[in-house]
Amino acid sequence: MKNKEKEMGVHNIQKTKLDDIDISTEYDIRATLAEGSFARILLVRHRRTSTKVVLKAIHMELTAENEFDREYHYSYHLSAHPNILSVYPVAFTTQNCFVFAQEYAPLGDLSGSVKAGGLSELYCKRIAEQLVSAVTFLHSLKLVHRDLKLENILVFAADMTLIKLCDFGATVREGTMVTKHRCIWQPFLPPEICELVSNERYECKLSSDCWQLGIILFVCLTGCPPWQSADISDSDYCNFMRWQKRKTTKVPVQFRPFTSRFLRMIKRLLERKPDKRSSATEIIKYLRDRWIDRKTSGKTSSCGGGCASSSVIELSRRESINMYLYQLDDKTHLVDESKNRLKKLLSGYGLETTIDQKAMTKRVWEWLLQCDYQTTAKFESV
Ligand SMILES: Nc1ncnc2c1ncn2[C@@H]1O[C@H](COP(=O)(O)OP(=O)(O)OP(=O)(O)O)[C@@H](O)[C@H]1O
Repeated sequence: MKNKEKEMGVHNIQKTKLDDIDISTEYDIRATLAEGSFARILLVRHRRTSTKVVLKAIHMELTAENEFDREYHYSYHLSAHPNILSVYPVAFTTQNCFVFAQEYAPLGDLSGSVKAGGLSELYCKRIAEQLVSAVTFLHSLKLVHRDLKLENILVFAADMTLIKLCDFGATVREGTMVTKHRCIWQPFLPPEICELVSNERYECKLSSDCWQLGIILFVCLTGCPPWQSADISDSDYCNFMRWQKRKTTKVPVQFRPFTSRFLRMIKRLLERKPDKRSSATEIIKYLRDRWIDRKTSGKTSSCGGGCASSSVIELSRRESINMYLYQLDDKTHLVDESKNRLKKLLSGYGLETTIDQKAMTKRVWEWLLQCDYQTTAKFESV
């Protein structure tokens, strides 16, 4: 099939015919893997075939049918790619949920693997290469993922030789007018989206995914994001911007462990103007270069560490992560109502809610704070 036809096919979202089934007669529910604000991820065994699969159950009261159709359509059509989660031709409704089946990722998502101080350079490059492949595939079909973050990258091998992108709930065709996605991960948002007022509509661009790829690589290498928010009220972001615009030659402290080649790549991915930002494929050009500078990584860690002169800046970064934790606490009430409805629904199946996604996220961030005290011995081993 020619590219153009392929592209048209993927945008032709069909209404999915959904039979209503009783989940517990067909599936044996083994565990709740995660619970977001809108969906629950269940590990189940299909009774008839004895196959282990994952069901994503999206609450009907919180998601319109056409939104479910879009997520399922894209998830299913994109899953032919080796670095995109496989989704099966199984979709149905239960009492109050839209459900579809997908393959099980035994090692969970990447946020569980990226520990304080980050992953080794080798692992980060493996992740980069596979992510670029998945995102380039999406972009070749003129689709924008819009929610690239560690939680949406599933791990199939502990040495990162196989990772897969998931969650196409926010995916739309390039150029679609949208409002800001209900994403709590402010550090991953590009500046053009950060600066929008609530409910302001904007035109979706592929370049927002490229920004998020840059942030993901930074978090994988260091264990924490470069700033809390890409706007001028954030001093870490301001320092970066001043350096990027050549108003200072001082490399921002969180970028000091990197080589000039990596800095060149990340500067272009984190370009403020979306139209000037580099494409995902450009990352490939840098995969053979060294990313961590052995000389500087020992002296200063992007997450703090030994450099006394940077302690003031590090303190402000710590504060910004603390602020983020505070915001998480503060936002909990926003999702409470939807969560309660979800709980009510799930209790209909005799399921109790045991995983609190927000509490888990908060724990991860609290733990990331510890990286301020970590040295970067791991860099030596690359
Ligand atoms: N197939 C899978 N195998 C193992 N774990 C999974 C799978 N799918 C999802 N998960 C886990 O569930 C989490 C949430 O999944 P997903 O992003 O699809 O749900 P969501 O409700 O759209 O999330 P969000 O809160 O971002 O809207 C993932 O971050 C991952 O930890």
